[in-house]
Amino acid sequence: MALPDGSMFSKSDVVRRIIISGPSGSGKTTLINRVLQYNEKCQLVVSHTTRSPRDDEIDTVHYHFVDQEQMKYLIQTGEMFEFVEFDGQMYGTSKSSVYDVENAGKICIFDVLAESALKLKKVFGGPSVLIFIKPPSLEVLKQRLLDRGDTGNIERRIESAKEELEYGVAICPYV
Ligand SMILES: Nc1ncnc2c1ncn2[C@@H]1O[C@H](COP(=O)(O)OP(=O)(O)OP(=O)(O)O)[C@@H](O)[C@H]1O
Repeated sequence: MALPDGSMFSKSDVVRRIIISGPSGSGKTTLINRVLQYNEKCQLVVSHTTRSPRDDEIDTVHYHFVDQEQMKYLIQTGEMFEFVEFDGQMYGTSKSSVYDVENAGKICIFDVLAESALKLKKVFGGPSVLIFIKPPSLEVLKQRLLDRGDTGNIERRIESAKEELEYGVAICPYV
């Protein structure tokens, strides 16, 4: 197909992946929920995690909740595109979670740490968009985690947030 400026545009130029990252409490899950609510072309790629489900979380909808053994097995059998350890738990993106979205003809939305965002972009190649959500400050971030009664270790999450900010600003330098 020809664009108005005469250049050619093919199906492979269409963005099929939007990779959203940011520290815990930055608001990325809220943002993603809004995107999913208003745009039926987008679908969340459901991650696997070894952490326990929270009260409002549903297995296979918010995460695939697995134990350490299952996670190790998926990693060893090459079923994961990427995985990381965060707050003492494992998180990862399985190939089948991505293919489920792609086979449904939807745009993949990823909710991952910045390190994983870059890994995914490299694994997939081709067009994808990286979005980094930068919180107003670490103090605000800490207050949000406290206000929502986060179950994880808050100090450890804030330490991770510092690294996450450095990483995120490096991969998305215009935030
Ligand atoms: N497959 C994955 N690969 C890398 N990071 C992931 C993956 N899945 C989830 N994460 C990230 O792990 C972090 C912890 O997620 P978790 O759901 O435990 O906490 P959260 O505080 O509710 O996260 P948030 O506030 O960002 O929604 C989040 O930053 C999330 O984006």
